[in-house]
Amino acid sequence: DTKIRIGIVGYGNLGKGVESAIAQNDDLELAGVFSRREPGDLKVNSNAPVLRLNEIEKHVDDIDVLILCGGSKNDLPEQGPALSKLFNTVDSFDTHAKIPEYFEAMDASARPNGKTAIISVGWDPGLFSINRLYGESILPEGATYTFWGKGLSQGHSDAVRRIEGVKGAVQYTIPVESAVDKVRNGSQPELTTREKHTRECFVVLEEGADEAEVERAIVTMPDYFADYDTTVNFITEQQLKEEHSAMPHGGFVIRSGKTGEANNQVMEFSLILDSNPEFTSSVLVAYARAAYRLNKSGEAGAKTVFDIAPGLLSPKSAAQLRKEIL
Ligand SMILES: NC(=O)C1=CN([C@@H]2O[C@H](COP(=O)(O)OP(=O)(O)OC[C@H]3O[C@@H](n4cnc5c(N)ncnc54)[C@H](OP(=O)(O)O)[C@@H]3O)[C@@H](O)[C@H]2O)C=CC1
Ligand SMILES: N[C@@H](C[C@H]1CC(C(=O)O)=NO1)C(=O)O
Repeated sequence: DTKIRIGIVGYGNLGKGVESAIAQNDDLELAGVFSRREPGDLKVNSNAPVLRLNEIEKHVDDIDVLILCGGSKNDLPEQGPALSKLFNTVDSFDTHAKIPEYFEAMDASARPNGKTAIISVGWDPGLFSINRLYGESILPEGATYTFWGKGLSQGHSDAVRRIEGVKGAVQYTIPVESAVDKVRNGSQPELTTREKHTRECFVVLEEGADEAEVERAIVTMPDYFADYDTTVNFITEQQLKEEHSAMPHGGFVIRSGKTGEANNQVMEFSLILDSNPEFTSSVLVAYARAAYRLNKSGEAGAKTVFDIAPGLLSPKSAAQLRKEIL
């Protein structure tokens, strides 16, 4: 039977990850890679066509779902609403404070055009969000904590790279050990954002850029760094390439609560990621399958992971799932 035809928008870490994730799923095929750069400038790993993003309208009949792999800071707020008018889309929008407004914008674009747009897919937001929801729904009397890293946050790294004068950058998220210990010993501490994680950036400056100015732009950046203790290190392009090319990450969501007589009921979901982008891309690809099925069943408009029945993620039929893993 026919494969689900996927388009990639934006060929960065996520774009490359989606390309490899599609190759692991027999019911999906890569119909094209769309970029704002010149196709000739991109070295794409598969033999899929590389096309100009500004010509994507020509391909509305060749693509079932677009996976939007742009950055959340600047790309998705503009690309998401523009593309979800024409295509079913899945994206990893992760500026948490802005998710409600992004949802409204995506719904206003997708719904009137009969398109389905699943937003904020990945692990946080995404799988961690689902586990936070399970935790507070199942253990109403309790406390939820989320810890990330130590690892490379792609959203924060992208946000730093967008600053005027920055040539390259990575950002590591570091959990505060004493905070993790308090949570693990079940004392359900009150912790501010600043008490849970610190952030460390490694930045390569453009010629002539001012260190103090770039550092200030980073540490005061709303939604990304302003609520954290952040350190900024300036390094060479060589060092960035040699010492900061790996993108490991991970973390866990923990809900500790009480039920009737029992005082210490704990739910935990954790990730240990060799490659943050490749894992995130694998989540995006499973939700692209769901977007396709939802659209086929007439479910248009914006959705979050909270709205997606888990069975829709699997290539197996509902009957097979009942038989094999229920
Ligand atoms: N929800 C979640 O759990 C997660 C969400 N994310 C989100 O994914 C977003 C994308 O992350 P990531 O893929 O690492 O971002 P990248 O910086 O790798 O890519 C972002 C965009 O920049 C452009 N680009 C990439 N490489 C180059 C280059 N060498 N020269 C010029 N332009 C380039 C591409 O667009 P084009 O091809 O059009 O030029 C690409 O779509 C993050 O901002 C984050 O918000 C990431 C991980 C987890
Ligand atoms: N969206 C994050 C995924 C996780 C990692 C993270 C962080 O380190 O702050 N928050 O959420 C990413 O872009 O990597």
